Amino acid sequence: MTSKLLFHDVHAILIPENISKTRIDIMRQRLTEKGGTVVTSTSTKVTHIITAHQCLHQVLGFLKLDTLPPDCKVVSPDFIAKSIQHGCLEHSGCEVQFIEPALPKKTESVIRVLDSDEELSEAETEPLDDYEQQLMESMWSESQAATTETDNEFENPPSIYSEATNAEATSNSNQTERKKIIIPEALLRYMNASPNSSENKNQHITDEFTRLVKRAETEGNQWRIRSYKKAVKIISKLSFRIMSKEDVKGLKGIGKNMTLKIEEILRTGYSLKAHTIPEKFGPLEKFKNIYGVGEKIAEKFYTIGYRTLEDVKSKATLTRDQQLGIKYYDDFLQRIPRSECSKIAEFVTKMVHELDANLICRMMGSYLRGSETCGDVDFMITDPNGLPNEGLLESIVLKLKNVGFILENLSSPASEDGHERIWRGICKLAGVGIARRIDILIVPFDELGAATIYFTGNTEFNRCIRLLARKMGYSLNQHGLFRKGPNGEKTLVASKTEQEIFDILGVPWKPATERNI
Ligand SMILES: Nc1ccn([C@H]2C[C@H](O)[C@@H](COP(=O)(O)OP(=O)(O)OP(=O)(O)O)O2)c(=O)n1
Ligand SMILES: [Mn+2]
Repeated sequence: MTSKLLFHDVHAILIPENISKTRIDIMRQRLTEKGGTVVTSTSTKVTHIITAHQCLHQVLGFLKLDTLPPDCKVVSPDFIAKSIQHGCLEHSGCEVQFIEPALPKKTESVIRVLDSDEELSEAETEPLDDYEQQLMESMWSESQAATTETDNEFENPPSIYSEATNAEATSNSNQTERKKIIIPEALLRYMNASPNSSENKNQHITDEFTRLVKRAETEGNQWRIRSYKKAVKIISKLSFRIMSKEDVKGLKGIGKNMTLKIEEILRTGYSLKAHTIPEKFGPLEKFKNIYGVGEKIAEKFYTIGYRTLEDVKSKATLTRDQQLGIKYYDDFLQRIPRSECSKIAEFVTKMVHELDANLICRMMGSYLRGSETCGDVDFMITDPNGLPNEGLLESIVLKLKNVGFILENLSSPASEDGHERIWRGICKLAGVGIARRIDILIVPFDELGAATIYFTGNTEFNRCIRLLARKMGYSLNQHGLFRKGPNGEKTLVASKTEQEIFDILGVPWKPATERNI
């Protein structure tokens, strides 16, 4: 009697998308030589589906099914190697945790581009600029290419992209303009987040790419920054460990240059470029850590010839904010422990309630999102009885100054209608030796929902949701969600609650702690 081969009971469908042909060939060979059967149709018995996808839609789309075959396990390409290694069918750690459930209900003809990490220009009411347009088009063509470039025995596997396009082409055949609503990839992750889907099997590569992002940031090269960031996202989500450049062949978002870098990292363990940081990196970082000094001014200081903080302090003409930035330089470098933020919140709330007990006070920003440490304090106040009275912010600041909590004013942005709504400054809690940055925001009760979305963040979440709004013909800011008319006029659609804004955009509401995307 001969014993059964390892894969004797395995009837597997190999989904070749996002897996190199070489790897597929090897997998097929290993599977069959150890008794397994590769099946190409779901009409016969299927025990395993082997796929690099982490999205149920894509798997079902490929199989042309509505639901998975019964008693069938969906596993990552690692399954074969790990089973061979362990001498038994190794399901644990290989079963795919899907990261994508249903399409948002309220949006019509939505086409999802999974690798869109497009960033929104700050002027969200502007039409797409050339760069954004180009990016959109390249993403569109990449996703199209990715669906047609399948060098395998399966004929024309459908995907969510081609399906959506076809559906529109047939239902709307005399309309040449396709309606494309692209949900930014990071927002998709928020919409579909599954808690255990985030193990990065290629940390050694993404670490180097993250260094390359930093390096590109010092060069100010937006294209590179975005390409490397995109590569980090794609690679960190792969369900297999990259062993050779063949493994990333045909992977959308990983072009020739990225492949070369991956190859170098695989060969040498690191990317030389990532470790040759330009000389100006150090001084620029130092300058940008001064409150009130951004990328441009830091660059200007460097060009003038400044190299140290001392140079800036003694030679540069500084604004008042920058002078305070120098004065509190070391303090501002230190993040605020959550426990201190809680004490600040309690203290400021008490002071505000001494002025008007009806006011609603809330900590926003990273604190609300649950961070253990925060860069600053974002404190929001709203009056449930309507518009806050004009002098409110001033009285609050004055009171906080008089008790010695507020140390300095910084310049604050003027609000469009002349009512000051954001106050920026520096504070220090009694008993704590470190000065902290604080923003106090007064928000009209009618705008509470929009303001809450904005000041909750994170910044990436805001970028994505504003971009989505824009693609759907709206514009979203801290005052509300507006419908854009043909002549650029804006009509308020929703602002009172987060829920109504999320509903219109077809994005599920989730608590702040899930918005760290
Ligand atoms: N360019 C910006 C700056 C801020 N915000 C929003 C999202 C942020 O979450 C919130 C608060 O801004 P902070 O700069 O205080 O950022 P966080 O509170 O998120 O992080 P930190 O801990 O660094 O303060 O305002 C934004 O949408 N776009
Ligand atoms: Mn903050």
